[in-house]
Amino acid sequence: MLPILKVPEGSISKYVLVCGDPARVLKIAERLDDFEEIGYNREYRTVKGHYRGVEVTIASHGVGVPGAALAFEELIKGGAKTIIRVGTCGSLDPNIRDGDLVVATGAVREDGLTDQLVPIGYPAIADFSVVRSLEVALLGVRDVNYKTGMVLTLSAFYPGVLDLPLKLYSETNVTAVEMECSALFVIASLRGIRAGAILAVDGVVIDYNPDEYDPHRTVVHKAVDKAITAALNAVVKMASEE
Ligand SMILES: O=P(O)(O)O[C@H]1O[C@H](CO)[C@@H](O)[C@H]1O
Ligand SMILES: O=c1cc[nH]c(=O)[nH]1
Repeated sequence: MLPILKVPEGSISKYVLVCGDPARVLKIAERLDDFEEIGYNREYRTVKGHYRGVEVTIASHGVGVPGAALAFEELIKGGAKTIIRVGTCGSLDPNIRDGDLVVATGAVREDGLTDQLVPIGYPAIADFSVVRSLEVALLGVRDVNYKTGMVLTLSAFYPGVLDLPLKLYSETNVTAVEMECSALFVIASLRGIRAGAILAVDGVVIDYNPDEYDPHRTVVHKAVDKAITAALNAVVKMASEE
């Protein structure tokens, strides 16, 4: 038994979609041809099913890198070979707005965890074939505006007495901020599996005002739906290329 996910060893599919929110796991699972819940411990809900004949596991990792890293490690231990994060993000690019999507090529490691795993010079990069498959899948999604680029993974969400470095990374052409991709990309690279991410924008946060954060709007739900469609179709494409 994997102790944090509380699922049997060897029960994880080769293809895995992950997200922060356990409720989103069900939202994704409802798109599958069939599914069953195989575990639900803490914030970690895990279901397994099939999409167009490809076995896929959907799992939640909660908010923030330390908890998510546990999930990524156990998913890999359990059999994952390709992990795609289907998440939300704040835009750091004035041209990428609420309801748009971001495909991550890599992540800035402002996460406070991965420097305890490997020196900071080690890059947090998405797998090229996952990025390419997501982009190809997006060609089949209607009414979508997306950008492929770097994201910032930050552990702080609400600022303290220090400012969050959002303007700084916006000025270095980082496209969006979120809270788990760097750990996913570093751990995937260390363990020799593929990873990528597709993220729905829930606000432009260059001049960050956390009081304006509202991921519960229709425009965000619609973008998450598009991200799910692209991620599932990317899985089918990658499986067909094996
Ligand atoms: O929508 P998810 O996948 O949770 O992703 C984003 O949303 C959470 C913040 O509210 C963080 O987990 C961040 O990375
Ligand atoms: O980390 C996150 C996730 C979504 N939106 C944000 O502004 N930040």
